[in-house]
Amino acid sequence: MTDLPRTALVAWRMAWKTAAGTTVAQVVVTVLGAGAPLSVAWLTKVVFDRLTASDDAVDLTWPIAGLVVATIMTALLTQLLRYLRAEQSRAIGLAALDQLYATVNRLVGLGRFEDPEFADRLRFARHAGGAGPAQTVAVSLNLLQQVLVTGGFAVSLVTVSPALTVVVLLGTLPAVGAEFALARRRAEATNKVGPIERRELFYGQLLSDVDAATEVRLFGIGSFLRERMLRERRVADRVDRSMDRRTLAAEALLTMLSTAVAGGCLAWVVRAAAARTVSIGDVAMLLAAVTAVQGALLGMVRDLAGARTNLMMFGHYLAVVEAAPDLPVPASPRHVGPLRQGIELRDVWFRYREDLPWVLRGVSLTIPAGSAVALVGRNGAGKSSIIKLLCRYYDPERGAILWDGVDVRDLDPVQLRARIAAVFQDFVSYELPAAENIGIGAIEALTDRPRIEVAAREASMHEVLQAMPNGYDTLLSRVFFAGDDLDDATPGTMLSGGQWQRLAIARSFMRGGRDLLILDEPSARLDPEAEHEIQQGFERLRGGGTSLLVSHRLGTVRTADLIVVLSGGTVVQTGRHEDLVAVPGLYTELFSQQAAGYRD
Ligand SMILES: Nc1ncnc2c1ncn2[C@@H]1O[C@H](COP(=O)(O)OP(=O)(O)OP(=O)(O)O)[C@@H](O)[C@H]1O
Repeated sequence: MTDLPRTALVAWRMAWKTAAGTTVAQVVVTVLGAGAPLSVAWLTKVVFDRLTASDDAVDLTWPIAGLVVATIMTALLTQLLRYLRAEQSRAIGLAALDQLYATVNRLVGLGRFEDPEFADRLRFARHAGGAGPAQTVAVSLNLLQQVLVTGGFAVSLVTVSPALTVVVLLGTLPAVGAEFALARRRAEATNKVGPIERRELFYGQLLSDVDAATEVRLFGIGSFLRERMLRERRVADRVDRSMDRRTLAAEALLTMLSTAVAGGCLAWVVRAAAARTVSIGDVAMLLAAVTAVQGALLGMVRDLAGARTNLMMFGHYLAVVEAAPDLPVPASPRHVGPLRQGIELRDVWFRYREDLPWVLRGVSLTIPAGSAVALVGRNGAGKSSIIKLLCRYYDPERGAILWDGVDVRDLDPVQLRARIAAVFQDFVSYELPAAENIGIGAIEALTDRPRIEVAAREASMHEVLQAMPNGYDTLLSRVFFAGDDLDDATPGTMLSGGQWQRLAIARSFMRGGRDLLILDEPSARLDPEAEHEIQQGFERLRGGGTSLLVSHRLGTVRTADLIVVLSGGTVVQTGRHEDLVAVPGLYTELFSQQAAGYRD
């Protein structure tokens, strides 16, 4: 991210749009806050000058009262500014989080989720999206305050000694260069540490994840994973330590320089006071001014340097929310009508990335409307990849996928997916109540309990769910408590692997009446009885419609209207079961091996 001024402008615009009130309030408090230390310094000078100007009793009521008010104001304004900043940060944080995940939700495909650079950006963006604009406003206003304080004190200093004013201002110049150099290195270090910390997080999560706990313990790999996690931490710490040392050395040098300048000024003013060329009040003013100007100038440089880092982080947020669509979606997509003729893969070539091997090599096949088609083949043959292309999670590199003759790239993916019901091989077990776990299959029916119960019955899950402590409202989780209320610590309940799969199937039953039913290994974890029951459920769900089944259990594909055999990303055989077993080939080979397994 190099365009920092534009990033800063966007950050300000976002702050203004989301929290105009608190932004204005911060400007007012900042300006008032700049006046407070100036008032304290001037009033102190007045007190000293009056005390030394006359031997008679002097009336210091007003200067002292002024000092008290200015001191109280300084403290109050600091607290108020802190509150306003936090308030603004909360408002922007919420809006940024909303925008960030709205953008992530708009991603049509899966490619970005598999991109490590995107994962890193997303991690930075989650933090920087909210913090960036709030910090930019804070830094800008800090700068304004420091300019006002520096300007005010510089004018005061000039009244004592113009030469000293120049010395004090020039004395801070080395700090400017040093802080900027440090900021650039800090940003580089943060970018370097990002992927390392993501790996550390991954090992940490594995070590504490309930699903991984069984294997981690059985294989005794806890120490191995912990060591890997610590190795990543050590690398990240090395980068951080080197940065901290640089900062320490630079800061130490700069502190010595500013102390030398302040000491020189003090020596000069004390001698001048002894020679009566300046007043005692001037001594007090100069001491306050030197400290304030140095502090403000150094603060300004640090703020600017910090702002650079913040803006670079905020740049990650902008890169995510302003990124071009991951897959092209036409501005006026064609309407996705009910499937009438069928779906055709026409000479489809596909690979997940350009540097990876082809996964599909010129696949051509037709899924006629109303037919039950099965995809079979060895592991890695490309079956699930075809399914992902049909749902348009990726686009083929060559060739096309046609829905009733229309390229799916010309359709709205949301409309296309609304026409599909699916049970995926790697289905999700949502840590939600059982009813919601099923209901989200058709989000508009999330609270339609009768429909959810019908779906559960079809998936042979009704009795299981009814018998749970809270019936369909039982939370299915091992990591969350059942109650929303913090005092209710009722633990959630868990299901078996096959029961989770049946729940995923029930979810697909919520999508009855869709044009295409996709089943990718839907019964891998089911017992034979459940598989038999659910098979009939699938037939009802299909209701004479179109289906595509992927299964290694060749018994379940025997009744398919068309079996497509894939090998190494190409179609090697097609036909009905009876035709395919009648000839030698991969299907007969796989079928015989499986049948032998049952016979022996
Ligand atoms: N997200 C991905 N990124 C990169 N390569 C992938 C990805 N998913 C799958 N592959 C590769 O694509 C090839 C085909 O995988 P696919 O999942 O389509 O096979 P499959 O026939 O469904 O296998 P299985 O029977 O094991 O489910 C495999 O070689 C796999 O390594």
